[in-house]
Amino acid sequence: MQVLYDAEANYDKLKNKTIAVIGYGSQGRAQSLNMKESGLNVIMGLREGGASWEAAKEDGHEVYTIEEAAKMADIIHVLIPDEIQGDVYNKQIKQYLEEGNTLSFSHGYNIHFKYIVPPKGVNVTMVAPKSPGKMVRKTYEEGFGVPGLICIEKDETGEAYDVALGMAKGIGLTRAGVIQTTFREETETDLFGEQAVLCGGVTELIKAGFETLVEAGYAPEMAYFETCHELKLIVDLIYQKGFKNMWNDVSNTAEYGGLTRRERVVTKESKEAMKEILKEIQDGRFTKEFALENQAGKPHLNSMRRLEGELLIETVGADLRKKCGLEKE
Ligand SMILES: NC(=O)C1=CN([C@@H]2O[C@H](COP(=O)(O)OP(=O)(O)OC[C@H]3O[C@@H](n4cnc5c(N)ncnc54)[C@H](OP(=O)(O)O)[C@@H]3O)[C@@H](O)[C@H]2O)C=CC1
Ligand SMILES: CC[C@](O)(C(C)=O)C(=O)O
Ligand SMILES: [Mg+2]
Ligand SMILES: [Mg+2]
Repeated sequence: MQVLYDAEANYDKLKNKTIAVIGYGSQGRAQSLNMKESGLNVIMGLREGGASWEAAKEDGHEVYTIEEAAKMADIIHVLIPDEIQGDVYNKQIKQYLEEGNTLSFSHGYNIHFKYIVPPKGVNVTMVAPKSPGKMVRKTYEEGFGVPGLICIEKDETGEAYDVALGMAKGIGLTRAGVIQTTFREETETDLFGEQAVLCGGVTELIKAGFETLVEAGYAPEMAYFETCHELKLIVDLIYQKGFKNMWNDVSNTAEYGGLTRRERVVTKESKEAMKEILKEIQDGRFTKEFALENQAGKPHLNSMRRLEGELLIETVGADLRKKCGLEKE
């Protein structure tokens, strides 16, 4: 598989184009600031009265309403929450799209599951950082970047690939490596990754480890250092040098114990569950469930958020992070 780096990307097809970034949250802030500092013509499309409006102005952006920005731009890059994109697109963007414009996303959810159906004559592209927004910005400021994906759903002008790759370069993604894929693949793998491994899987693993130690009588602070804080330090080794070098850096005791015990923790049943989770994503069951949850006003998500905030690991962790200056009050 070809991985694209800075040398393969340029800004030629973006020079005379205006990019309207819709949304100034996790990805919107990071991507718009990176693209602007890379020399691209970026404006913001935001809702008046929201917190983002003032924040974007303070960061030096030209800020317009979503409708104004959509009208002015050649490229409309939609970076608001997935569950509201369809509604905002239908009410505030669709009518301003012109032939030759590009509608761009950082996740394929709404295009792949057809909550958004763009008109003929409009390119449909994706530039998806494989990273939380904060790290998109931080790594860019450090002179590096995070990896990403680009996808071309519709190329009506013959320029869609160059536009998407140029944006990826502007965001800093080609510094770390960019892969071209499809909206379907990005959507399914991204949803799977965040549910089974990156967000869902990891928090459950940490929680189970923490609770096992606390229930056995060990101090919660010690359990936190062992099962949560040190996880980042171990993952950093894997991130930098792979499994083999991580095993090399930890003790032989850890290596032997880890290799002989890990399949008792993440079992064959866990892998079967992962396969079932992937199926629910592929056949649209997850998307339907999430749509119903949103229509009902997110009751289940809100109650899970409350319960998550009440976990002992959260209160102990917040206290420890504050004491050592990791988390500001
Ligand atoms: N979070 C991440 O790190 C990643 C996200 N993505 C994708 O990027 C996209 C954006 O996600 P993310 O950055 O998390 O989004 P956020 O939740 O951070 O988006 C917040 C922004 O959306 C605006 N917004 C919220 N509701 C509305 C509304 N009804 N009308 C207009 N504006 C609204 C907010 O404005 P206000 O301040 O006015 O409320 C704010 O500017 C999604 O497609 C997501 O899947 C992809 C990779 C990683
Ligand atoms: C892992 C979660 C993510 O997919 C991301 C940061 O890449 C998201 O949707 O936020
Ligand atoms: Mg992701
Ligand atoms: Mg995601």
